[in-house]
Amino acid sequence: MTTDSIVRLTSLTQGYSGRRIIENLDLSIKPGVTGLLGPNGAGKTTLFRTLATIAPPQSGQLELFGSPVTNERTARRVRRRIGYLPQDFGYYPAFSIADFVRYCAWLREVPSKQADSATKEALAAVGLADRARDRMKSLSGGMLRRAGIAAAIVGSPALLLLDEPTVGLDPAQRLDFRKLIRSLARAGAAVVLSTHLVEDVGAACDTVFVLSDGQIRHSGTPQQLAELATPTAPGDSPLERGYMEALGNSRPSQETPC
Ligand SMILES: Nc1ncnc2c1ncn2[C@@H]1O[C@H](COP(=O)(O)OP(=O)(O)OP(=O)(O)O)[C@@H](O)[C@H]1O
Repeated sequence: MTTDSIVRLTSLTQGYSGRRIIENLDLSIKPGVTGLLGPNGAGKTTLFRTLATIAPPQSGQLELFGSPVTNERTARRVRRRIGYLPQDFGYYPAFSIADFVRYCAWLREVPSKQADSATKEALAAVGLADRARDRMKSLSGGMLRRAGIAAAIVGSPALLLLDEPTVGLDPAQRLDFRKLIRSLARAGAAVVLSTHLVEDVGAACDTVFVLSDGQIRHSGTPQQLAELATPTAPGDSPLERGYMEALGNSRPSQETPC
């Protein structure tokens, strides 16, 4: 493995109850901002849960920070260095935002002497410093998402996994979010975000992977993705057209509604 890879997956197969969602996937992630694009059901969340060491690989190898993660003991050792914002995250409704973020700091084993300052820093980074005492149950969708981002970044994890972090953020907050992740990456973190918003990828990512049916269809810079665009590909920008081209110029597959 190259010395600066924070994540390395080799021949990953992952799925649920005998159904394979990801098969034989190789992936390497370095510090910087990496975007993960893909249609609904592509396997992005499944991949994130694997990287966050929540779902052990069905087969294949996961290496984080240069060490193989092979069992619960090795997973626990790396978890404190990982910040994870799931698409839907749980919280105690009666907690204040500060309680929630401090609790996540405790889960990540941020030393107790640093927990208060780390919490304040994380809340300030997402613009919630003056709402620290608001109850979680009282938050708007965008504020809840920002509280989740604060919980993911508290204690400055070296690997930050953000599953659709900009859902519900207004345009100004999305700009602030991009600035935030770029500054975390400049400080040495590997930030991985899954999103359906190609403009977030174009504006904030150094590298982009396009995932479809559990396979990487494209990896490179956003510029390289945009260069895949053909005049006939659907889309309103070169990046959207490049993305559609990477998917095989097809409409994303739809999950069957119930
Ligand atoms: N807990 C589960 N049990 C069974 N199947 C699951 C489970 N979670 C996800 N799946 C299935 O795995 C596939 C990939 O889902 P996943 O959530 O990883 O996709 P995604 O790319 O994150 O999608 P989206 O963009 O809609 O969030 C889907 O077909 C989904 O139905």
